[in-house]
Amino acid sequence: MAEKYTVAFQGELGAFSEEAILAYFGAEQAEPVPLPEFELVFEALESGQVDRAMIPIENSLFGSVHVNYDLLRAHAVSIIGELELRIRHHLLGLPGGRIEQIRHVYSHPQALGQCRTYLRTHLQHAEAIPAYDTAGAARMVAEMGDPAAAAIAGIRAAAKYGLEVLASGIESHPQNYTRFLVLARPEVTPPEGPPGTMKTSIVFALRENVPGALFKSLAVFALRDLDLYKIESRPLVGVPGSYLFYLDVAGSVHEEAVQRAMDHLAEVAAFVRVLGSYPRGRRVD
Ligand SMILES: O=C(O)C(=O)C[C@]1(C(=O)O)C=C[C@@H](O)C=C1
Repeated sequence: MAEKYTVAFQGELGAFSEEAILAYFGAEQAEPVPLPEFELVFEALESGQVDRAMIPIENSLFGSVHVNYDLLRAHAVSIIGELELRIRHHLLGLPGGRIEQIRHVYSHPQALGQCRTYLRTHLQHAEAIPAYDTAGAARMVAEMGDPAAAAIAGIRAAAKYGLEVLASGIESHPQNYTRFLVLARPEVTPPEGPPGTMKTSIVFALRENVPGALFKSLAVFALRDLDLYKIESRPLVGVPGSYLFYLDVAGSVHEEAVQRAMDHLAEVAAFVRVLGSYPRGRRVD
């Protein structure tokens, strides 16, 4: 049998991030390694303790996981793949419990955010309490043994911790997908797909006091007909009012148009780093 990759993720077994690992690598090829914090996930990868990491980066209802943008910039890792996973949330309680009894709902802040319409309309009488991951919230509810406590988590967590589904599909819109990034150490060569199937993620900062600097930075891509998929800005720590811009652009750094755009960007920006060039991810329903 081929050797398995050890793949770190933030959370506990039964979390959506574990599901993303199994969907991307296949159960035979990956050994998920749960860790309590994102920082520890990046450190485990950098130090060689694990082979790969899987991190959520954005959700189609609740938006970006900002902390992971900051950690991508702070650590020597690169993006080698991505995956969009359909997220279905369920309200989980003790077997035999009823929704009217629930007074406390525990879950990951992203999951609480993705279900806020349901919480507002069906659980006005309950308090939403952030937990560090969905599966951990389910385990806690099972351990507490309190019929007034519920968790929001996936179906795998329900099965794992013996909880009952009190309401299913409670996300605010059924088109609920979380995009995950697959990370490796920088020396790992990502798979290279045919032209038209690749994507490159970069981070850059603008030169100060240059009028039109952001426009000029983005023009390097438009001039070469390169599509931009996403732009995200984060504070540049230590320089209030300045930003780091994270960009996802069509194409691979091995394609000439992208190479030329990157050279051009290096001329107009204060700093540029390629975070990874990788095949565009598939959607898993
Ligand atoms: O708590 C989990 O199950 C996770 O894997 C984390 C996480 C996230 O951070 O976005 C992953 C997918 C869902 O969007 C909800 C939570």
